[in-house]
Amino acid sequence: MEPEIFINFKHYNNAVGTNSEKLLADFKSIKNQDSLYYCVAETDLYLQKSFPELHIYGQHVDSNGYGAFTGSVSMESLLDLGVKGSLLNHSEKRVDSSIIESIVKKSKELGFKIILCVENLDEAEKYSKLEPAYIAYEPPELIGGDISVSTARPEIIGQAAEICKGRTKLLVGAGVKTKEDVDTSMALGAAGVLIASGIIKNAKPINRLVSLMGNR
Ligand SMILES: O=C[C@H](O)COP(=O)(O)O
Repeated sequence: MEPEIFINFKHYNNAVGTNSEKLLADFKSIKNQDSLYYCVAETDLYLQKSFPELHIYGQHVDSNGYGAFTGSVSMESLLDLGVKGSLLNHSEKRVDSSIIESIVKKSKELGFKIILCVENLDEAEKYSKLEPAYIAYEPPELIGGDISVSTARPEIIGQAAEICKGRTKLLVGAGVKTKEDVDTSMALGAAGVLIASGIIKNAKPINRLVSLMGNR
């Protein structure tokens, strides 16, 4: 199975606004886009219209639809832009569990894909029962660091995969940088990875992404 690679642009200076557009233009040159997903800043989601061939996803959504909801990011508005999914409950943007439940329920009604981030196995157990499109397991202490989750906590990937089996697909993230990290995660039962700094903070993001994909 081909690994699904979700690249979180976060709010890095070189990945927001016109810089986000430049990165997407670079990434567009990769032929096989089937399993690549670009999670851009909310202000850049309109770029889905300029790059219809790319899977552009959000970094956060709210539970409300259209209406008097100042500052909201509704799934309805993203779908109207052509954006078909989003991260939710990232360690850097945590959400109350009652809100998570209502967003995941609604996402399934709308056909919108939620990548629900969790910080530990208890959360993986609790939230996988909601059957979001994906659970993304990331130990917070490894996020943005040099040691990958597949190096530091390989056993936990297998345990998370066991929890998600039959309910949802598992992504793993934190410190992912190499093809070996991706291969190890896949071998342990993940469907793919969630990666940010390993690509975005690299001097040549496209080269790093291509190398992460290997010959795929
Ligand atoms: O969303 C991505 C994760 O927080 C992982 O970040 P990182 O690849 O910089 O460790």
